[in-house]
Amino acid sequence: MSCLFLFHLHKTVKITDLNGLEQILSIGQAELFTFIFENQEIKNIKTVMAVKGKISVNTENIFPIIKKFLYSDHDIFLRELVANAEDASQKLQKLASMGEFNGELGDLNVKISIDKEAGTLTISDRGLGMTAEEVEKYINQVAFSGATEFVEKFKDEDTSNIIGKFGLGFYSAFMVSDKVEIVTKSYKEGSQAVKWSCDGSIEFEITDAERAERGSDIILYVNEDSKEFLEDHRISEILNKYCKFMPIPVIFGTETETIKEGEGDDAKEEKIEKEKVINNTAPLWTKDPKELSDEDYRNFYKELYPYGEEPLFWIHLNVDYPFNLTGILYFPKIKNDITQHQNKVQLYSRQVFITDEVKDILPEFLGLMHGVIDSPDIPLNVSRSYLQSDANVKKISNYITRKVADKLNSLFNSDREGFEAKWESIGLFVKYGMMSDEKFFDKAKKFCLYKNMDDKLFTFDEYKAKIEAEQVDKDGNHVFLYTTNPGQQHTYIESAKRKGYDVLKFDSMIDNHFVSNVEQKLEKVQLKRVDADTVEKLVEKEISMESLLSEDDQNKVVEIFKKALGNDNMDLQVQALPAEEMPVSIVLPEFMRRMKEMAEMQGGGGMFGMGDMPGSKNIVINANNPMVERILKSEDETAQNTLARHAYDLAQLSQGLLTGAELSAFIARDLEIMNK
Ligand SMILES: Nc1ncnc2c1ncn2[C@@H]1O[C@H](COP(=O)(O)OP(=O)(O)OP(=O)(O)O)[C@@H](O)[C@H]1O
Repeated sequence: MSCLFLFHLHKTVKITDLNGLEQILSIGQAELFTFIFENQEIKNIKTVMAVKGKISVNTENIFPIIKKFLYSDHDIFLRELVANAEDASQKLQKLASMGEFNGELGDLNVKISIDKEAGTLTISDRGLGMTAEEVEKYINQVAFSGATEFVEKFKDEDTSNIIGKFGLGFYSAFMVSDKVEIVTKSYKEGSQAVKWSCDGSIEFEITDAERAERGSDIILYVNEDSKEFLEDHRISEILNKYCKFMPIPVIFGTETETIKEGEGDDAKEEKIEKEKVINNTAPLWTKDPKELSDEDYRNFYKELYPYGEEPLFWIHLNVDYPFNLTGILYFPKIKNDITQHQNKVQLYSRQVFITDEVKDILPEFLGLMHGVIDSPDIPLNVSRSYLQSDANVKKISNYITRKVADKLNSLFNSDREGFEAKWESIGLFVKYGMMSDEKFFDKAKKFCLYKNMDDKLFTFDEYKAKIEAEQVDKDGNHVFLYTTNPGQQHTYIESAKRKGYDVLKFDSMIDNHFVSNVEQKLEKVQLKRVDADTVEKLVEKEISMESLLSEDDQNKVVEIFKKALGNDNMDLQVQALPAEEMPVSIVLPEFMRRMKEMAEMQGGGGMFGMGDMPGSKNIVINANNPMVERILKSEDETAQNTLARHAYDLAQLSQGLLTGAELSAFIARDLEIMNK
């Protein structure tokens, strides 16, 4: 202000002080002043053909820093410039709708053109345009200070994290250009077209220019390192990534259209070249769900993922309070390899693509969904850690989680059969969600399904009721028995079934984690793999089975087995089990097995080779099996040893533990027994 005051006194303005000049021009007092530029007096600023100046006197040169971004997401410069052109077009539309612009709107569009010879890439629009004063204000001041702020804030950060998320604005053009020109003419009546030009130093030039129609051309003189941006395919690729759903048509290149004329023999086909619009200006998420059919949603999915399989279902999101968000989330057919499904949700801000890395915005399990989220309320200009704790982002993420749970719940309630048919894909997602989000857990508990060996699906409550009669232990716990591998655990499953127990299938890759997670959250429910104990102990009851062997005989049996197996330190137990159960079984106690699996998952076998730890594998001899009695009573020591060894190997076999030399010996022994 003091500076301007000085100018007023002397009635002289030096054209290095653009703020002062701007204020004088805006109050329409230019005639009262003498303007000095490079020590020469300029009579009337309004008739000056060329104004030269400095973008800002006090700012260090930001251009080298902008250029440094070249090595990260440099293609965003085009998004920024096309988005500006779209903005300028939409603003004019708005003015027209408010009656503040009465001229001919015509077809608003944004055109991208390449001139290889001149080495230029041009973005043209038919929007608002700018007067000289506006160029001065918006380009030299607003945009420049925005860019300076951006550079200041992020110059020491890893730019690959941020630049794709939000733009540096107009000045990102300098990432790929030696020189940038703006030729623009305002929509305001009687406006003079102007040309702004800047060669990447902090000096710019504004001159009068020729331009018949309102709007702006942004002309980039593409630099030596960025020649790729003069290639059609590269520009197509970038437009397709960032501008595919922008609201005003974006034209790039041409396409051939075949026009049919006449009927029958007179039919003629004519091929014409026409401008190619690369975007869908009214993507599905911007429309009213009431007006859309399933077919529309499926087609849009194809537009997003041309090679994807049909989605299972979708959710149309639409909120305007307390934050603004629209979008469509699709539920894909999820295969076991969930990594294939990550990073498929695209984030837009007012139809401008921002990123497909949404992991800071959506809870991880929702990242398995596909589709689009569009929200201007997601703050894009902040660092990742801040984003996660941002209140709006939290609200958005809670809202989406709730919507997804509600949708699943309504599908479950309205079409249980259809829901069950999709369960294989949905299940993985639901379990993932239940494990990672408490609120989702509470909702999903009602529709999470458990599949048993007969391939029937039950909710948690239904299943509890189903097993009520047989599978409640002496402490009142409902014991859910499960198998992780029906083929391998077949013997154990059969034992459980003989006992009248039901067995669940937990054979997807997520089930391992799900089992312990769900158990912690459910009261009075225990989950046990079928081979976690002998069938008599899987569900512990008050009354246990009676043993046919006296205590003395039991000790003798143990000694016989130790000898036959050549291992004195073996931990052998004798238990009374039904006669038809195996003579020997190997069980893997639930807790120890889970520990081992966890250790393996975290890499290697953990601190102690858990496989060999005492208690990780129990060998149980069935006191009531006739073969055990035969072994005990056998008078021929060799035959006794052979039988005991064989009974043990059968146990190993049913647990999938019989391999190598032991397996060969078992086969040889078996043949010998059969040949006797
Ligand atoms: N094609 C254009 N037509 C009319 N005005 C434009 C055009 N391009 C830029 N401008 C003006 O220049 C200003 C600065 O542009 P810039 O891209 O740097 O920032 P922004 O678009 O306001 O914000 P940001 O890009 O950071 O979201 C715009 O706000 C607009 O007023």
